[in-house]
Amino acid sequence: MSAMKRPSTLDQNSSSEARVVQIYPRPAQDPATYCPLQVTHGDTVRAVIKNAILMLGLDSNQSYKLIEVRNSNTEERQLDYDDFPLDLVLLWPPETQKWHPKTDGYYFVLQQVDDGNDNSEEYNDLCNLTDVTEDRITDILSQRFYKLKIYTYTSNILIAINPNKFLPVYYNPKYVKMYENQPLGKLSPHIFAIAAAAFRNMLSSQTNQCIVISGESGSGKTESSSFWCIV
Ligand SMILES: Nc1ncnc2c1ncn2[C@@H]1O[C@H](COP(=O)(O)OP(=O)(O)OP(=O)(O)O)[C@@H](O)[C@H]1O
Repeated sequence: MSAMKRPSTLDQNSSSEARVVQIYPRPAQDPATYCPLQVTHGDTVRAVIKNAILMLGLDSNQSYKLIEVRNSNTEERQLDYDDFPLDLVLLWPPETQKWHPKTDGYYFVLQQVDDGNDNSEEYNDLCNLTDVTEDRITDILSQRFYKLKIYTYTSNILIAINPNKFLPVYYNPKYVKMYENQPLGKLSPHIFAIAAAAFRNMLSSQTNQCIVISGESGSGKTESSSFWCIV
């Protein structure tokens, strides 16, 4: 979806309508990193991206896209390069138009676009990593997370990252069917695959099965257990 294009008859440089927008880079070492940028009516997404790259000191050889976030992550949409960010800001609630840190739920994300070296598919099992370092593991997990791939294997262990929003496609009943009778690791990592494997082992070995689920408070243990009930 693209924002409404501004008719050329309007005053495109009206500084009275300027707003300061907060732009958060993604991925970022520190989630609190952002740059404030003044945008006027004439500023396109392309121009805003260019300025944000400069201000944030990012690699200008990479490609980026601008994403509008509304309501604290529940609504994200990628903007076209010819869109006018100010038009969107003026549609936000008045109290969020002037100064809108991430905590207020209305902001922009500068998302780095894959440069063709994306390893997120190859590394759906971290056992495939040749250089196992903490940095490499978090890098792969964050690459996958930003593509909404919240599940990753480490052999028969499933790492799940809490998306903090419902991802309907993941828990569609069709997925349950798809993972039935499939060996663990054949399809993309998924919580249903773990349940299906445990079920199969129970039938073949005629013994009780146990799935250990661990993580810090709020990481999604209860939610994950409820998804198993679907299976
Ligand atoms: N897979 C998921 N999809 C969507 N939302 C999720 C998912 N996992 C967790 N959440 C969100 O995170 C919140 C916290 O998750 P959950 O209650 O499962 O954590 P927990 O690990 O059981 O925490 P605690 O140990 O404190 O009981 C949930 O209420 C839900 O909003």
